[in-house]
Amino acid sequence: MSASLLSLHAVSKNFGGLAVISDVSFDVPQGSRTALIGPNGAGKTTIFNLISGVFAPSEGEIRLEGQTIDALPSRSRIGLGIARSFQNIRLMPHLSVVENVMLGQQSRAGNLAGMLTPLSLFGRSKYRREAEDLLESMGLSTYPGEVVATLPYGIRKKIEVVRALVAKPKILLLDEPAAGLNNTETANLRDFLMTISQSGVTLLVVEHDMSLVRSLCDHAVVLNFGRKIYDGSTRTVQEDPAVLEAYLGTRQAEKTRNQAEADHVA
Ligand SMILES: Nc1ncnc2c1ncn2[C@@H]1O[C@H](COP(=O)(O)OP(=O)(O)OP(=O)(O)O)[C@@H](O)[C@H]1O
Repeated sequence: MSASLLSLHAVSKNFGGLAVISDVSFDVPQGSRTALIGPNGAGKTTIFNLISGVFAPSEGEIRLEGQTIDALPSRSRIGLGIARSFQNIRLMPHLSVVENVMLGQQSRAGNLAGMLTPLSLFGRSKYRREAEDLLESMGLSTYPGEVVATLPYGIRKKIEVVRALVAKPKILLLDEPAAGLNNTETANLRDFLMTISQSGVTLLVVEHDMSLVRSLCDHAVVLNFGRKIYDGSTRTVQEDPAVLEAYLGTRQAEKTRNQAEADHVA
């Protein structure tokens, strides 16, 4: 496996007396498409919040390219190459596609005013050109001037991802990118994410749709009740006894295993 881009070392997070993440360690290999999965409440979003700097770990350490990032604010982490796109689309519906993508440039422009001033003074600023070029390179050039609210949900999801890409991330954290999409839109999004991966961006994806996880991701980390229960290939994740038990409960997991063995014998 290739070198680790991002790594968690014995990370724990407590809220009050409640241990939400307990002693979790894993590597996200450079160039990988890693899935972070687990039942509801397992701690996936909390891990994203720890990586992106919303919270600090109670214990342990998070490293990007070997450097500890725990003391850095979110903005500095974006500058270092960690970008995030959220489960619920947080686009500005009444702005155009290009303007929404330009909002993702804030971290590089210094502040919002610094980015919007050249926009209003010169119309087609450097930031606008970059946003347009990025949209075109991602196959979304027919949408730049359109108001986001008028676009299909599947397209809006892609624009959300493109907005995260303007920061030129090394790693992109995607929180349930396929939520609310139909099968065709999900397949389309998968190809889109694959293109982003092939451009050299490492992906860390929280996703409940296991067929998307299997077809997109090469590596999976599974959490249950804030603990890591699996770390390996996506090919074998759904056969793992601990994973089956976490998702289905012990009795159902046994039944599924027995059925799989019976099918194997037959
Ligand atoms: N700020 C907080 N304060 C207290 N408890 C929290 C906080 N954030 C999350 N939790 C708790 O931590 C646990 C893990 O939540 P988290 O949202 O990380 O899970 P998840 O795996 O992302 O779940 P889902 O798949 O439902 O989105 C839950 O029990 C949740 O209630």
